[in-house]
Amino acid sequence: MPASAHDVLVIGASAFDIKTRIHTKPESGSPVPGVIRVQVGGTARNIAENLARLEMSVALFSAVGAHDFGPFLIERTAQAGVDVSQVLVSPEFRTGAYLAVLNHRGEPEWSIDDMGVIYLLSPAYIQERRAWFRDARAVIVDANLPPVTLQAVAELCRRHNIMLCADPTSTILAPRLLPHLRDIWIITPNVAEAEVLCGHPIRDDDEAMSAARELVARGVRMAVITLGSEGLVYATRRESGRVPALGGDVVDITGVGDAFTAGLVFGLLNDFPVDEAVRLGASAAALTMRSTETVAPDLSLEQLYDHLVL
Ligand SMILES: Nc1ncnc2c1ncn2[C@@H]1O[C@H](COP(=O)(O)OP(=O)(O)OP(=O)(O)O)[C@@H](O)[C@H]1O
Ligand SMILES: O=c1[nH]cc([C@@H]2O[C@H](CO)[C@@H](O)[C@H]2O)c(=O)[nH]1
Repeated sequence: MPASAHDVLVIGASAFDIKTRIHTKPESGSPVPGVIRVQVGGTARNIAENLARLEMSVALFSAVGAHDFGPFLIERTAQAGVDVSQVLVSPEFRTGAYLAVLNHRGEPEWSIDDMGVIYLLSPAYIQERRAWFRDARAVIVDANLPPVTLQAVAELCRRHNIMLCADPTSTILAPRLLPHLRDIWIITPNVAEAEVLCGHPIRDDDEAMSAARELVARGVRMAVITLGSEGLVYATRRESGRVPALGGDVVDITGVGDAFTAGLVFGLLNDFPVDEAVRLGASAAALTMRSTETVAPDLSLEQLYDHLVL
């Protein structure tokens, strides 16, 4: 299979997000009025779209169903500038989906994932595309990937000495990253995911900082623990720091973590110092929380720099 040279390969889920907002809780099976939005999502796909909007050359390795919203999802992703040529389109599987009920602060009260199609991304799928890894400067995975596939990606990144960035995606999926901490260069858990990774509670900023350092001691080169409206803490082998969240109205929090990861990787690949790369991530996250969409449609380099607070 001929490979194309891209700066970044993003490997993991594509999904459609069904987000609902209700003003009164349903008491019985009867419907209550609310707002229902169907949008493009999936952690890896979101990160790839954010990176393309930041003018990075990026390819998505993912899988969708053929007979539902899958082809639409791929088309929208391609329109944003992502190379989608390697996305599998399966006639047998449903496209991944994420259903969230958001509260008045735009945060999920509860959510459901249906990501079975991801099992098509087997180690064989990765091996067939190993030539794509040769020219990549960074590979980003989400933890939707099956454990054996994460293993195959980690091995290829180690062999080619490629920056491997991992998004833990959810508390249920985060433990899949534990066997690979030594191969992961950058990990970006939120507090709940960091608690699962570290195996103990994180009660305040200081404990979050200790947890970031703990992840570095266990093998990652950089750990960023995002703290929602409190911002984030980060640690590398040489430095550590805290960055406050940027202000602004929160419309919908979905996808802020994915935007953060994209902004951070963009910064590091463009040789920004660690502290500034982290702030670029926070800037991308702030732009995203102001949009009803999972990926801010107006994200651009200009917007990113405009919102950057140094
Ligand atoms: N309510 C908020 N107000 C301001 N900034 C926020 C808020 N929530 C998140 N952010 C920004 O987004 C970053 C990532 O947020 P968070 O810790 O919620 O990630 P996450 O849980 O991975 O997100 P998601 O899973 O919804 O994509 C934070 O470090 C902060 O910069
Ligand atoms: O298990 C999963 N839940 C949610 C997501 C995605 O997270 C995104 C928000 O960060 C959202 O787009 C959803 O599809 C996923 O990829 N896997």
